[in-house]
Amino acid sequence: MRLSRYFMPILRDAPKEAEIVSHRLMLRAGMIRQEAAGIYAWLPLGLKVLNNICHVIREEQDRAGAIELMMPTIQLADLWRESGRYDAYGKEMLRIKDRHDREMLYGPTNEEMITEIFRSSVRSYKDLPKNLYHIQWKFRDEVRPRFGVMRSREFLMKDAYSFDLDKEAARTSYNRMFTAYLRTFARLGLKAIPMAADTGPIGGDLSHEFIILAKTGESAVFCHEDYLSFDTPGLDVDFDDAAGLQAIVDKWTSLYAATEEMHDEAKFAETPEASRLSARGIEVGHIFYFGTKYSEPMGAKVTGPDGKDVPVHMGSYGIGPSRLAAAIIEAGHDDAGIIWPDTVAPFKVGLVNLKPGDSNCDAACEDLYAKLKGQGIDVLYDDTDDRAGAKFATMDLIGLPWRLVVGPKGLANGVVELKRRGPGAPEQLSVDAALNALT
Ligand SMILES: Nc1ncnc2c1ncn2[C@@H]1O[C@H](COS(=O)(=O)NC(=O)[C@@H](N)CS)[C@@H](O)[C@H]1O
Repeated sequence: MRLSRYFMPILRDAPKEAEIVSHRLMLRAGMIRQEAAGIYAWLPLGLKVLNNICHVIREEQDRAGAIELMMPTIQLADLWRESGRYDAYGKEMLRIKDRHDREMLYGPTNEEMITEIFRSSVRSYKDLPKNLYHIQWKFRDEVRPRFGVMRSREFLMKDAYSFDLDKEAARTSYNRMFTAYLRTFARLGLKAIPMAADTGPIGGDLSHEFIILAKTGESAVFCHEDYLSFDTPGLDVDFDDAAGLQAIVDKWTSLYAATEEMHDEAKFAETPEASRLSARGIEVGHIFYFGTKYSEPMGAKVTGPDGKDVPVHMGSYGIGPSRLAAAIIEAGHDDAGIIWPDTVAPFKVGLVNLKPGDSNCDAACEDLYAKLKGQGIDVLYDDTDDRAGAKFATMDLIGLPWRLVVGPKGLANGVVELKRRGPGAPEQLSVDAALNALT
């Protein structure tokens, strides 16, 4: 993409209302723009990051056997009356009426709707287990949206829902998602720790939040620091091996870890003092087992092997892709700006022409741009006539993994400059060596 043709409204200074670093940097990098309290437009650079995050989430959900569909954002109030949550949900629910005065709502979550979809067609235990998911916008009328997209009112969520014949089978579905979450957050360059959590309005009696440690995290968390050095499950994990999955979950819940709601000082004291970690955390995922809480009142049942009808056992599994865009910045930035993991970066290379209009520089940049694109590498080519300092500052701010600089002096010596984002000095390389380093 040529920067002269792109749309990336960089801000020199962050608006004063931006309290945390990810909010400041996302505004300054032209990733998002607030349209109303807690409601954001995702500008091109931000949308590329969001799509990259969703790509990783999708791959790991599919690997774990979940099947993607897409449910609407607008739901009928009557559906929520079936589960009894319509009134219970409270002020966070955005309630609306259509032209026929029908009571509707902007979905804050989809347990009722997915249960309705399931019950409309699944009748036999032979069709189980099932895990259906979508990645869809949600609305929760947070009383105090803040920290940019970290706690917004309209936000993107991956929400998956599992259906099983009984609690034991549902536990395996839960463990599949638990394992998929460990892999997902590791691929996003994050150290996420599963913590026993409160189940809140979703319900149930088994729940874990996946927390990443960050100075600006909203919640206080307490855990054994060994979690930070645990290896996450590899590509060889067998999602059909119930015992193996349980062993992974047992390992990842073997040491103390709790959010402030669940924290037990006495229990924490059993952890050797040198290993006790108290920190701030950001909840990037939350999974629940809630049995027949929705299937019972909504009549989602299957005929079991004994010929008797039983309500299915369910769980739901959420990840916040839009929150993750901010959380990844909280976990990876420096004074110059964002440092994206390669899996999430909006472009892999920032190509900087120090002297647009100079025939050698233009020719070298066009050649590099064409060759990198030809190798499927996403390049942002700064072909503008901004000053060199401003160009470098922009590339650091938006956090691309590589910066490739072409200038007249370097070319005269047969070299271009290649730098990895983060600490470390730039290298002077031949064009071919630079291409090899990037492909
Ligand atoms: N206001 C918000 N802004 C941004 N992300 C949010 C917000 N509220 C929740 N999330 C994200 O959405 C994830 C799931 O939300 S949740 O309430 O915990 N879980 C559910 O809604 C269940 N239905 C899971 S399918 C959270 O872990 C968080 O990452």
